[in-house]
Amino acid sequence: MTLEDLGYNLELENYRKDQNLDSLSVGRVISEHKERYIVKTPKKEYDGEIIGNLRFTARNRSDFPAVGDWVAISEFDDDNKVLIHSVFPRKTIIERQAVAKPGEKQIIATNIDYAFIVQAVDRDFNINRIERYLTICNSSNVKPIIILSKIDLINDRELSKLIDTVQKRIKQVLIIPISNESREGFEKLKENIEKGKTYCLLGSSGVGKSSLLNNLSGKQLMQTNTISESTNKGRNVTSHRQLLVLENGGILIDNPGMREVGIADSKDGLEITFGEIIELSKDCKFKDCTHTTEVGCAVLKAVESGEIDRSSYENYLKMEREKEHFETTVAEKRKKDKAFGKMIKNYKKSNYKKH
Ligand SMILES: Nc1nc2c(ncn2[C@@H]2O[C@H](COP(=O)(O)OP(=O)(O)OP(=O)(O)O)[C@@H](O)[C@H]2O)c(=O)[nH]1
Ligand SMILES: [Zn+2]
Repeated sequence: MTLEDLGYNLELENYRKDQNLDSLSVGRVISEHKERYIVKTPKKEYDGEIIGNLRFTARNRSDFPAVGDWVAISEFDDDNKVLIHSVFPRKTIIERQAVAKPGEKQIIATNIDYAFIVQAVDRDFNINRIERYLTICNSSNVKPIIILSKIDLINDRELSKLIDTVQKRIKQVLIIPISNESREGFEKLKENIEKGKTYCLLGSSGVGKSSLLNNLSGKQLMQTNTISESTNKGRNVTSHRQLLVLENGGILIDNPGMREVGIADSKDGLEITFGEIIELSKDCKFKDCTHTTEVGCAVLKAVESGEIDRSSYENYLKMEREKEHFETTVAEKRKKDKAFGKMIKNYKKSNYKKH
């Protein structure tokens, strides 16, 4: 194994030279838990600790290492320990609102090139959710690839209809349909995984992310993928590896925080209530219910009965508008394309009429 296998590249090496970090080694953070870091190098996996200076000069949490980071390290007293001296500049950052501290961002993972947005094609299929994850990708400069999972649950005709629907609304994003059961689609998926590039999985609970990970690695990683980590008190704890090198050379980041991105990522800290609304909306009479005036709207009913806080509900509607704003922003990038601009205008017009 080389550093390149972990995703290292010329840009990072140039930075290392510029910063005169030649006397230190380089590693990548593959796990983080309460300021304990596992740093991987071609040689081994180390138990990393940050040097005092890094701690004292840190302005906020973001200056601390995160999963995916490249760090300059020196070996510590015994073989398995290293000191982390500095964090290399991050190419991309996936972050969310810190749960405990509203308004503050919490880094989930860094230096991710591609995100697989996983969405199951069963009855939970939700194109808005794909767009929400797309928003995260766009705002963090991570390239999206849409994975439609569980295709064994529908027939070919239903699938091509679904793909059409997604592609019509979300243009220029690769869609790969797969089944973790039949393994259909895995050839195409593997073809699209580049050596030395870092990937992550985005998607709600139950869409098949763990199954996908296991299938990609060819191992039952989710059960067995633990590392022993010694704590300050000399106790050993096990934690999950959060960065994996796949067979065909891609690197995959999968940590607990990543699984919460997008679902709990609300500007107002009302994430739990939003989750409830999203859950409830599955019971609305109309699939395309806007939860504003419809008869048989489960959300409105819950607002009226007080089950859902009215202001939370209003915030949810705001989130929906945010999404529309995002669509418009994406559209603006293509302003030069007159035909497209015209289409958006019509879209807005028809939308305006609806309300
Ligand atoms: N039919 C079918 N079921 C699948 C497929 N992929 C996953 N499942 C099932 O869906 C359920 C959830 O799969 P997971 O892989 O645990 O989903 P996850 O996204 O990792 O869920 P979280 O760990 O909660 O985030 C399990 O019962 C899987 O067996 C698929 O392609 N087809
Ligand atoms: Zn509704």
